[in-house]
Amino acid sequence: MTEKTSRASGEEAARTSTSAAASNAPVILSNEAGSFAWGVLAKRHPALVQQVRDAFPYSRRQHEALDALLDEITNGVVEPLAPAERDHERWAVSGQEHFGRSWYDAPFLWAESYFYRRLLGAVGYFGTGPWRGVDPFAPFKKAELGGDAVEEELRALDALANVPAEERATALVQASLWGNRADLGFRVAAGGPEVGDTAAPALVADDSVLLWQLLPVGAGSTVAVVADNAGRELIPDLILIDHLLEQRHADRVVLHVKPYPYYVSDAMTADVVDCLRRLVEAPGEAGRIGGRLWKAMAAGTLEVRTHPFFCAPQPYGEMPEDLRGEFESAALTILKGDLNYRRLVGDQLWDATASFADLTTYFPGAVAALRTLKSDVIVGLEEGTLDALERSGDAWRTSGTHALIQVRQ
Ligand SMILES: O=P(O)(O)OC[C@@]1(O)O[C@H](CO)[C@@H](O)[C@@H]1O
Repeated sequence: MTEKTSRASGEEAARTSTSAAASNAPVILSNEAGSFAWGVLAKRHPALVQQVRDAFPYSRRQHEALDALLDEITNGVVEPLAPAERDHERWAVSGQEHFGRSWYDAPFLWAESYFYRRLLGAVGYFGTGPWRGVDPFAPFKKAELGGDAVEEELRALDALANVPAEERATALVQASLWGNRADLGFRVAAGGPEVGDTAAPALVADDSVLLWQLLPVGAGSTVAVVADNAGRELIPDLILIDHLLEQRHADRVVLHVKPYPYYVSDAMTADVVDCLRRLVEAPGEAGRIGGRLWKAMAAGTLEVRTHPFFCAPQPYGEMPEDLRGEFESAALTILKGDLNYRRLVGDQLWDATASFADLTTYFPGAVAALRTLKSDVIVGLEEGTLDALERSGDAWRTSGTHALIQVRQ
């Protein structure tokens, strides 16, 4: 990675992304019965409509809108947003090839993203009425944050308080990484594994040494963290952020969150607040960490930001200039989770040994992906690792039992 390419201009980036799109790695669709993507549309989305419906005392109008959405995603074709919707134009452009056709024939990334937009529309999230801004996934997030697992994880921090910084750093990266497995969307469909009910977890790629090399103590860096899920993932992310600030691996951390509810458990500002409150109210080390983070928010050394592109159906290769600028000014951007990974390398069926560095050349500045494997997309594996995974006979790409830390400087 040369200095020139890591600082690629918008135009260069667009070219790189176009050439990636023009590669012969097929874009993932959902039209192959039995495939992972097909299962998400055929099973996970209808189950989610039902779960949301059951979680709120919705009005007749909302139930009718959910009925219509369910019918459309199971028997119908993709319908556009109503012209009065404020983001009608944006979706009209990205969806023009998909409207009037089967949901299953659209790119998986686009279809999922649009499904969440439509689900929010059905419950009046963007409307002018009383349900405006009511997060349909909030009950699920709240239950998780108040559960025993979080309690135990916070208590376990006391044991880490006095271990040497390097050991603590490794443990905190692992916690943030595996926190990604606790993804509520992932558990919607029957058959998704519960955290902790599978064989020993395994890292299929581990560039953590490089990650720490990019964050030397006292360099005065800004680190960008693009969050994924709230609750059991965001709590360890926040604890890692506290470590970066406390140990002076970063002078400032910008935490990027979603502008609206997405993929069930994705974090928004309200979820950051809930997690910080959960930490502050905890006893022991967790409470101390929460207190420091609360102050860091006030001091501006921790800043929460959002951008519409975080809920967009395109890969990061198509990110707008203002977001490029954000990432460009960071010493390192840490992208959490599976969806961010799909958007980073492209939601395509790549050769699993294709170079992670090559596919992320367009990204402005150094980038790290911390992700448990929950979809078909994977790159950057060593031949030997790939062989062993294939021989295992496990659904290693999609079951969340494996994880990776991949870094491009
Ligand atoms: O980004 P996350 O939270 O790690 O994962 C999102 C996810 O569960 O949603 C998709 C299915 O709906 C999958 O591609 C992916 O595994």
